[in-house]
Amino acid sequence: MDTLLAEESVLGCMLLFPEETENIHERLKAEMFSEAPLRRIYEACGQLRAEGKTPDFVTAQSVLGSSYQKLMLECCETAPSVSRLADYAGIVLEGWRVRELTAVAVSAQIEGGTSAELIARYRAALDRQEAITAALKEAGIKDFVEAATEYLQSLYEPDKSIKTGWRDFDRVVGGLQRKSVVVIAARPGKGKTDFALQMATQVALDHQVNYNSMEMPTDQLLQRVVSRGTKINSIRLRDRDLTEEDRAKIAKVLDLQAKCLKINFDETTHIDAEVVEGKIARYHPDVLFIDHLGLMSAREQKKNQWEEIAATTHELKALAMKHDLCIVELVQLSRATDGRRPTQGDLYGGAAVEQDADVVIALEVEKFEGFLSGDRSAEVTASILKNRHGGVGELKFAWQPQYHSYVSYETRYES
Ligand SMILES: Nc1ncnc2c1ncn2[C@@H]1O[C@H](COP(=O)(O)OP(=O)(O)OP(=O)(O)O)[C@@H](O)[C@H]1O
Repeated sequence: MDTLLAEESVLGCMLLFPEETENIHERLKAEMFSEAPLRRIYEACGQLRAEGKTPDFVTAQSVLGSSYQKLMLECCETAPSVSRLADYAGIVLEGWRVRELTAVAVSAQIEGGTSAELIARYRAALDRQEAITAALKEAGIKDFVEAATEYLQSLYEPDKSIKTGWRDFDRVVGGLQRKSVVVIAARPGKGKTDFALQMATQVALDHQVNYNSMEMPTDQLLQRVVSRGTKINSIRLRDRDLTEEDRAKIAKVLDLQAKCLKINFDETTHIDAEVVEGKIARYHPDVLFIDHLGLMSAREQKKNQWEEIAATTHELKALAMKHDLCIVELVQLSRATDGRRPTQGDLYGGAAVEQDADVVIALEVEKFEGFLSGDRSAEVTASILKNRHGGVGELKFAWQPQYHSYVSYETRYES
């Protein structure tokens, strides 16, 4: 990418995604842009921010006047991706460095001088560059005093973790922590989606949730939510084997859920971290579910699926950190766990998934005879295999797959 395009892309990101680009003024200065009109747009956005306003396309144009409209549109039309903002900023910075040093070389050629004088000129230019970049705070780096002050302040704020409504789970795991990745693992068909979907709807009572299912359409997810809410066997919902009384009950439950739940279902297939970042920018979720990780793609093509999962989970962890949300990934467990307790080594995607996760929960269902119906349930052991901020151990749930419902009923854990 050439420098001019990178400069336009930075400005395009700023105009299109003002909330996601707040920190850009800590990385770049107006003089680093090669052309005066681009510098002016950058300055105008900075000026608006200093006044406490959000510098989007409309507000920036109100400061700059209509003569800038064409150039601003051009910047937006570079189709910038906000997830690559740091890359664009890096190219702009590098372009500015090269231009400055080229200017020293050109003036030395015109004015002449000894080699010692030429070196002194270069030294002065490099010192000037260093002074400017040192004054710009490197994004993400905090000194100890700053970090300690922020931490102390946070102790006076209420607990910001996101509670799932399962009391024992919240006590052991601490709910869903922001900036973290939670992995829910099980063998195929062993209740990951039921567990995650129930967690998602419970969390959505108080928080914004985005549920991405790459293997099930929204109506099938809703069928599960309705089945749990009405205690109507999902087979009857599937077959439309319903009485008038059932339909009235369903309408009532759906009406209540539509009023209370802050949740978007998304059935887009073939998503990668860039698409996920677009969803975060659009819906601002507190918790984002990926059902399931093996169906996502990495941004860049990888040699095999294993590497692809490793890259994807790493990118998702970076998104959770950057956007202050919790990402819940559903992951398959290997066939080797049939008949024995799963371990972290059984995660599909291996060590990379395990390393990037803050919490790993493996679900194991006891064997049961025939189809479950009526009030029957299967015992599920949710083994907390990894818990970065607390103890590990086991939680017990009663699972009713006929109603897609989990009830927490026993806790055994070691701290
Ligand atoms: N009405 C029903 N009565 C009994 N069991 C049911 C009913 N509907 C679905 N099931 C069972 O519930 C389970 C659903 O599991 P779920 O989809 O949550 O698992 P999963 O781990 O997400 O699977 P995958 O990884 O294949 O998506 C399946 O085993 C299915 O056979």
